[in-house]
Amino acid sequence: MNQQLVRLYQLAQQPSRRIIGLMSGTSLDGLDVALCRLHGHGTSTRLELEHFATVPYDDDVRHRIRQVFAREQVSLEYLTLLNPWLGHLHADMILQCLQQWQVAPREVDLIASHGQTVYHAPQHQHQRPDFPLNATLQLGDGDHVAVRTGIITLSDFRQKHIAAGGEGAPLAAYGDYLLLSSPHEERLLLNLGGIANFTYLPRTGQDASTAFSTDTGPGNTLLDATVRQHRPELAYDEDGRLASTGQVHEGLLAELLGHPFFAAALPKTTGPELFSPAYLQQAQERSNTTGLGLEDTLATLTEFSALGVARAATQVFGPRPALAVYASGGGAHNPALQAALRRHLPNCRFDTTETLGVLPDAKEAILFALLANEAVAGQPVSIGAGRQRVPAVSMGKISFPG
Ligand SMILES: Nc1ncnc2c1ncn2[C@@H]1O[C@H](COP(=O)(O)OP(=O)(O)OP(=O)(O)O)[C@@H](O)[C@H]1O
Ligand SMILES: CC(=O)N[C@H]1[C@@H]2OC[C@@H](O2)[C@@H](O)[C@@H]1O[C@H](C)C(=O)O
Repeated sequence: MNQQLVRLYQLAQQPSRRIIGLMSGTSLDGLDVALCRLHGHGTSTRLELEHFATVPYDDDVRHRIRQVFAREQVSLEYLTLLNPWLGHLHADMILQCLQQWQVAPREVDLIASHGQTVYHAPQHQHQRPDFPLNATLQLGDGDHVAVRTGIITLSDFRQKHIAAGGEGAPLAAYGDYLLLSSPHEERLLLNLGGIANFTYLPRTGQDASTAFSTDTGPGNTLLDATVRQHRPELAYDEDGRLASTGQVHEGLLAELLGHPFFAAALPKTTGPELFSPAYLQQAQERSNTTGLGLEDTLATLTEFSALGVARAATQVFGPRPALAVYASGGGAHNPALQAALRRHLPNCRFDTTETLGVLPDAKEAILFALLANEAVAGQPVSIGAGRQRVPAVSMGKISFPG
């Protein structure tokens, strides 16, 4: 019998596993690496975060990814070359972290590698009748990660979700439910990354099929793109300082909110393919605001992101929902965005996932460690079973190092 299968079989039976979760999101800021110890599986999972780091992408890496990122037309050769290259890069970043943490690769049981999303195309977005399917593409092939690190790697988590009727995202609900649902309160876990999304968690013990996650629209993606365009020396508007000195332009805001995405049923997904600088440009042309200053544009975009979240919450929970909201992702560090959210959801109580014992910047990487743990040791995660576009499946493809 293949000894790698024997190893995997043994891993599945261990009371706990040491799993590295990886996430590199739409902001292209770097690779999040979370070394986790997971005890048990399913609703009895207990997770300890042993180490966490974001290994920054340098300008060269960002430049290479941007050659294909969210673009309709790219060089097929470039895309083919980028796939193993990113696998190597991510593997080297993991090895660098392990060295810093003084952990030998053989002491790690599994890697859960999300890969780099380069294109996300749910059907409602691509609208091509010749391809009646949802689709998404993550690069950084798992075989390359496995061979270079010597660690069994699970990757490409999103394809199974699509195959089983989902949009390939958001996958957060599955891990959020296992880790963060509470017997005492209903929760909304709000992730403010490049794209914003939230997970609704009923109380533990209540019907898990009502849990789900949905994208709500842009989080930071348009803010970052606008800052880069006007002030190339800045990566983002630190602490929302520029946005907080600007005024919201109601005409531009109305144009930004006019897209049918905001009225579509939940759960739904999106990406920078739709919420791109071109989307902003068109909204500016329609509202005669192409000359609007940087600060006012950022104030309006901050309002836009917050209203996307508020509208989705209102769609599910009715007007003025009263929920316990726990934020994560880079936007949780942006006071201007937080203030706008509080204004639009005045009856909600806001906090970050740190209060629940989960480092906000590490949450998405942890999520993939949880998914890998379920794929190896658990059952298909029964979250959302019965709800449209939230299939109850296990996710992740297995790559052996040898
Ligand atoms: N102090 C801060 N002030 C304002 N914004 C911040 C701050 N820190 C981080 N951010 C924002 O958070 C972004 C990074 O967020 P994050 O790492 O959650 O994104 P991501 O994981 O790439 O996105 P996604 O979840 O869509 O995949 C930055 O690009 C910036 O816009
Ligand atoms: C296709 C893709 O990579 N989507 C990401 C992105 O970043 C945030 C939002 O858009 C979310 O849908 C998803 O990631 C998280 C981890 C998810 O699947 O839950």
